[in-house]
Parts: sequence; C-alpha cells; structure tokens
Amino acid sequence: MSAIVSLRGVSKVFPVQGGSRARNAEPVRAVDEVTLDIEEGTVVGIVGYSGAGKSSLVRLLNGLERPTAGQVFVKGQDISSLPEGQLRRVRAGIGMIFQQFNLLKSRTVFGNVAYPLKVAGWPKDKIKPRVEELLEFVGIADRSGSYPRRLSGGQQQRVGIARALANAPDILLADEATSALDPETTRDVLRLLRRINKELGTTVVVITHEMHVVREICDTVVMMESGRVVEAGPTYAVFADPQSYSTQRFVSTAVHGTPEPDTVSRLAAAHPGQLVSIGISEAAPTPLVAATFERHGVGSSVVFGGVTEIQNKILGTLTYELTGSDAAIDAALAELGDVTAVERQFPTAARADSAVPHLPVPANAGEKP
Ligand SMILES: Nc1ncnc2c1ncn2[C@@H]1O[C@H](COP(=O)(O)OP(=O)(O)OP(=O)(O)O)[C@@H](O)[C@H]1O
Repeated sequence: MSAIVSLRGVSKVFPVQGGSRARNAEPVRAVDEVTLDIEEGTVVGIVGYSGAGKSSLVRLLNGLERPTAGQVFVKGQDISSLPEGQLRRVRAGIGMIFQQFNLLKSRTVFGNVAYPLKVAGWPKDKIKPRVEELLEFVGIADRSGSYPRRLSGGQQQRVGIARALANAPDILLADEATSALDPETTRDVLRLLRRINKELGTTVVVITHEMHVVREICDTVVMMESGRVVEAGPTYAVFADPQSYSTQRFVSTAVHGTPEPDTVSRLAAAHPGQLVSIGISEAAPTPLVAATFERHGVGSSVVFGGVTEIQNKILGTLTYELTGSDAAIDAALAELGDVTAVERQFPTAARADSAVPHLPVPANAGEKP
C-alpha cells in the first residue's frame, strides 16, 4: 500500500481577527504540526470534538487552505505552494460531500450531477449517459427530474455523492456527511460510501464526531485534539485499546457493556455470586473466558453486557456472575487478567448499606450474547 495523501509537519495558524479587544489574543493554531499518511484505497476516519481542527485539516488536503508550515502531498505532488491554476486540477481529483448537502436548489437532480461535468468541459452527448450511470450507482435514478426540496435528506446526500463522483475522483472527502441524517438513513449512506471504496477503489476520508460511523466503515482512525493528532491506527486496535483520554471517551460512546454504578447495585441485589466484568476481544473471545472458568471449577453466567463487531472482529465487555471458592475464582481471574481487562464489580458503599430493593434486572439492561 502507498500513501495517496501525506502531511509532513503541517500547521495552519489563523491570525486573530478584530480590533483592540483581540490585541492580546493568541493566533489560533487550528492544525498543529501534523504528520500523517492516508493509504490509497482505504477508508479513514478523522475524529475529534468541535474545534479540534478536522475541517481545517480537510481544507488543507484539497488545497482550499495553504499551510502556514509543512508540506501536503497529494499523489506524490507537493500542493502546498502550487499556483491556483494547478491546484484546481488537483481539486478535480478530490470529491467532497457535506453535512448540509450543498445542492443547487434551482437545478434538478440531473442538473446538479451534470454541473461539475459541464464545468470540466465534458461534451453534451457524454454528460447524459454519465449522469444516468451515476444516479443508477447511488440508487436515485427514479428522481432524476426532481428538485432538491422534494427529496429527503438521505436522497439529497445520494445526489451530493453522485455529484462528487462525477469526475471519477481518487479521493472522496466526507465532512460530517451523515450528521444531519437519521440512524437508518445514516446506515444506508455509510453502506454506499463503503461500496464506493470497494467497487471504485476510491480513498474515502470521513470527518466525524460520531464513533459509530467510524466503527461501521473505517479501516483506520485518526484522533485530533487541539489541532494535533493524538492517536492514529487501525480501527479495531484503537477501539480495543484506546490510549488517550479523549479517544477513550469517544470509544465509550460506540462500545457499550460496562455497567454503570447504579446497574452494578441492581445486579448485585439480584445475583448473589461475585460480579466481574471481562473485556471480550480477539485476544479473549467468549469461549476462552468460559473455558478458563470451567478449568478452575468456577460457575459462570452472563448477567450484563454488550458485544459488537468492528472490522469483522468481536469487541465488548461482559459481566459474569461467578460461583465457586474464592481461591478458584481468584486463580481464574488472574489467568484472564494476563490477556484482557478484568474488573471486579461491587455495589457502591452507600447503596450496599441502604436497603437495595431486590428488583429483577430489566430485559433491556444490556445485550446478552
Ligand atoms: N478561517 C478561520 N479563521 C480563524 N479561525 C479559524 C478559521 N477556521 C477555523 N478556525 C479555528 O480553528 C479551530 C479549528 O476549527 P475547525 O473548524 O477546523 O475544527 P473542527 O474540528 O472541524 O470543528 P467542527 O467539528 O466544529 O467543525 C477552531 O478554534 C476555529 O475557531
């Protein structure tokens, strides 16, 4: 694999705007010494809180902004100092889709998709079959004559995607492309982006603050904070073992399974055995956990948890009720502790002291595998 985009020590500093009130303010380092490779043919997620610098980074990738320092290479060419005329040619190889779709209201679906082809100087007789092919590909051929206002959000984003693909870009940038869509429509659009990557070989860069988007389609993830890349790697590795505090917080929004203190108290009231939460992963799949307990003569049953799949690999946390001698349980947990996270769960002291009602655990408390 080779890098289709490379950033080397790239910074983007915005001067402070405004009059005397801003005089003592520091310039904004929107992107701060970022070095990064985006591999050709992959789907990459750029993640971070609002203001982390994601959009600024993307605008550097397609030459809409010039770096204050460092170099941006697209397909081996340093675009940091290219004259505007040549930059336009680079931009033609990069498609872009947006949260608010940015369609031309006065043109039909056909007109919106034909527009970039006209700008690129395609002959009229070639435009029609190309637009039809694109609308077919994104699944909206039946709405060719409709105006954007007549379309749902998901349909409008499909038009946006068809338009972005018109000139067969090698790179597709998706800036919060599903943030305005409902979960079902989001899934459809993500599936479409995956198909574009697989069938057309397009490199897809997804800018998002939603980890479930990353979990669904990204091969690698880049975590940004205050303009810097704080963590980057294959999606499964980052989800299974997030290093930075902000990555841990992001991951916890998409991988559930660890019970909250309230839930632990409820579980403890309903289950007299010891409660232990175990990280489930490739290194510690459920059969291995079950076999370890069995080997040590420990009875185990899952009482809470959630397991998901990322890049076709299992990941999550299950809480077990364990029964058996303390020595056997300790030995089993010590063995598991060598391969995965093991956390004994106790009801919070205040709640243990108070009379915790013996409520049954609600059916929706957590998925059981
Ligand atoms: N043109 C500009 N002039 C001055 N400051 C800017 C400009 N563009 C971005 N910034 C600042 O740079 C920082 C990074 O902004 P950016 O939009 O890149 O972050 P982001 O991660 O994309 O945020 P969001 O998710 O809210 O879009 C912010 O502090 C922002 O205010």
